[in-house]
Amino acid sequence: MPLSPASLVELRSASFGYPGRTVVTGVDLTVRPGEVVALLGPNGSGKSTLVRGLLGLTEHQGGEVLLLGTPREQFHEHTRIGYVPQRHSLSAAVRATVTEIVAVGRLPHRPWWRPASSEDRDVVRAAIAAVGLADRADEEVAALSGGQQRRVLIARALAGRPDLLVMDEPTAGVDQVNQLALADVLRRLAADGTSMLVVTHELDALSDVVTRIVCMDAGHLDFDGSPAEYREHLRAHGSGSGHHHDHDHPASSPAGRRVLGDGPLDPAPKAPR
Ligand SMILES: Nc1ncnc2c1ncn2[C@@H]1O[C@H](COP(=O)(O)OP(=O)(O)OP(=O)(O)O)[C@@H](O)[C@H]1O
Repeated sequence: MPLSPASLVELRSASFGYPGRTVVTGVDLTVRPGEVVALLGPNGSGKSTLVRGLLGLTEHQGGEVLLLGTPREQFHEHTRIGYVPQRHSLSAAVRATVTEIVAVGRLPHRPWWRPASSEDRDVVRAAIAAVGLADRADEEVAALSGGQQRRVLIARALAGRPDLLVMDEPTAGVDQVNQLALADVLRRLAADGTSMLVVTHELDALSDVVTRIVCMDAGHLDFDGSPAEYREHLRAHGSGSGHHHDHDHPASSPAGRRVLGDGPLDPAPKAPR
């Protein structure tokens, strides 16, 4: 078992984007073991570009990216960072059971010719249980709802036994019952000590899980602190200034417009900086 690194992700003045276009600039961010970091920000501010960038899925255009202490270009232990992409569900054409899909998460852990060991099977079973789908393990994924499929994808990432789970809006686009179920899953994972970086618009649902909040606006980070500091930050800026990072999805939060149960959070137009 590798030693636990001091940081899971370390970005120093990092920039990411697409060919001919820089979207995220000069980001400094460290995610440490045990942290559950929520990444907030308006639509198009660059959240997905950032998380995909640290995974090597968008262009790294400047600064440094360290994963578990290793520069990203030299980092090859890809299963140590699990990724659940945005708005991803499984195609209706996929004819596979929950267990079969989740077992895919174990594949990088063994040579292709070696059959699954009993340990592999135990890890898969535990991952399915962790997302609350133990009773659906033998069902075809096509029979599950979108929110349940999202949980299957989280389980697939967990089956890789990652040091860090990166999730891009895990609760978006699913109904409220499934949002609550997903929040429960994240709560359980956090209680088990799983480190997470979660892009979200539904901070309310995760308020008791998150240990740190990072806000992105127009491609740069403009807040990084504890939930208590975030509340203070919102108070200091006041809802009147529109310094509210979630205003693009006012209706998507099941608990209305509160954030962390305590903020003056009626969305208002964004103030010029
Ligand atoms: N493949 C791409 N090629 C070029 N530009 C892109 C590409 N994907 C995204 N962008 C642009 O990058 C900017 C940031 O998008 P990104 O998806 O990172 O924002 P976001 O904060 O995750 O938004 P959302 O909350 O809507 O998911 C947007 O202007 C978007 O148009």
